[in-house]
Amino acid sequence: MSGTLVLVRHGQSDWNLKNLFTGWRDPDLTELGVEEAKRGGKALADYGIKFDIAFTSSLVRAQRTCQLVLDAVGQSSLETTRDQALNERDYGDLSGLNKDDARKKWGEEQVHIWRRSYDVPPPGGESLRDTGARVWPYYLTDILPRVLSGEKVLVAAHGNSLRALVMVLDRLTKEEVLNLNLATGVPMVYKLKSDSTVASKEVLGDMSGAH
Ligand SMILES: O=C(O)[C@H](O)COP(=O)(O)O
Repeated sequence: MSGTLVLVRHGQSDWNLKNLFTGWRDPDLTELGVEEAKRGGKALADYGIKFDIAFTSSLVRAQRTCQLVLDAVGQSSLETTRDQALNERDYGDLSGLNKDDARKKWGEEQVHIWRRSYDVPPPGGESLRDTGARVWPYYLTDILPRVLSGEKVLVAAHGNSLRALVMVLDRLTKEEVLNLNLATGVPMVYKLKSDSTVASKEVLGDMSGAH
């Protein structure tokens, strides 16, 4: 058995609440988002984990979530690395548009393909594969070695940068990843084997409402 990798999607952001495509734009958490991050942190405190290092993106909603989780587990000053490799997928021309307006303009099916498919990018933005092309190397060079050395590692990031990681960890196909939705503030605890495959996965909360 090797180390532990905990993935958590940031709590609800102001633009999640307004139902806007966000991508690399940088809104803060809402009050509910703060609560969700605290709840996720409390679940990890109850689980009894102490982290060795935390990773987050260059965007404030993930950074605040990371800090709220660390506060909840009593590790407010833990070493934290920020990198834009973990940023949300770039939503390109959709950034700032209302998701329901986009469905009216381009149709439900097309918007679902842009949001959830593996390799169809939104106009001017990144597909999940493009997002993975920056998330996966960063995971291999900066995150995985820490886990394989037996450490407990927190990653607080975004819906689609984490979908790229979960796709690999859970060995999902391009078809299966279409149905992968991650809830805000719900920690996923992976224990990895020394060959970097998954020994166990526990979800500390309810993923069923994710969309
Ligand atoms: O960037 C965004 O709009 C959200 O963080 C994720 O959006 P999605 O669930 O539409 O991919």
